[in-house]
Amino acid sequence: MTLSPAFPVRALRLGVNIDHVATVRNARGGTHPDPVAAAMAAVAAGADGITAHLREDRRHIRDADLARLRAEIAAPLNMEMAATDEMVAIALDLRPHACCIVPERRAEVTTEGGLDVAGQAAALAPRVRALREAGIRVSLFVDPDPAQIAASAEIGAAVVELHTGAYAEGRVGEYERLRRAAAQADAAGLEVHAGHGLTYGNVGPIAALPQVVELNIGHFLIGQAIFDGLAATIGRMRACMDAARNGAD
Ligand SMILES: CC(=O)[C@@H](O)[C@H](O)COP(=O)(O)O
Ligand SMILES: NCC(=O)COP(=O)(O)O
Repeated sequence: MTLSPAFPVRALRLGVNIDHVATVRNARGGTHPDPVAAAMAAVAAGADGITAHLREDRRHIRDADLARLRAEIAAPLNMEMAATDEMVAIALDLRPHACCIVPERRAEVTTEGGLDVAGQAAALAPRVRALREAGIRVSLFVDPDPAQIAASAEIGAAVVELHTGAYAEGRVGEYERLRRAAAQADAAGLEVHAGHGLTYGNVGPIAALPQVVELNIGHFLIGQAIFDGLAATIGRMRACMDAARNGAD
């Protein structure tokens, strides 16, 4: 896919989500594999940042993991979290580089949809403000829906992360929605990120969207690392992203 020559080619960052290293660790209740060691290996392999989702039920990442990530990893930390008082307090204490606010449903297997920013603007706005005032970059994880993008800009988010889950599942028309949403968000002054369900096979068209400057990828990378190792897996994902970004895909 070739980028429009009128649009400047922006750098595309890879944030590696290490949640599912913690999922495997927690299966035995011990300390191996260590998500912080995985984060270190990911950065050494070329990750531009680390993403970790502190779910309310602590099913994978735990509070102590975040504290260690903050203390031991030099790369920017993107803390994914629900918009609750508990999570905002943790973030204000931890001071990660960024917080990505996501919807959470206790019974879900994974994040099913985007945040309803338009419907919950009154509750979200003060939390976004508190995080911003602490110097934390606030991102909202939203579906590629014009009303959600507009509301994200209105309540003062710096970033939207477009939920690519429906695209990854092959839903018809979803790529076009993402394409339009990225352009709308960029025009509204929001930085544009994307993620969820991305793999070697589907990352190209998302990496080619010129407004997107960061992809957050986790489940596929950690799963594929079982076969190829984390460094080779991250290296190949980077190559897929770069090829698409530079029009060689
Ligand atoms: C919001 C998001 O997409 C990530 O947090 C990712 O989903 C992490 O994995 P789980 O959804 O399985 O917790
Ligand atoms: N915000 C998306 C993310 O961090 C990773 O999602 P996935 O690649 O684990 O589906």
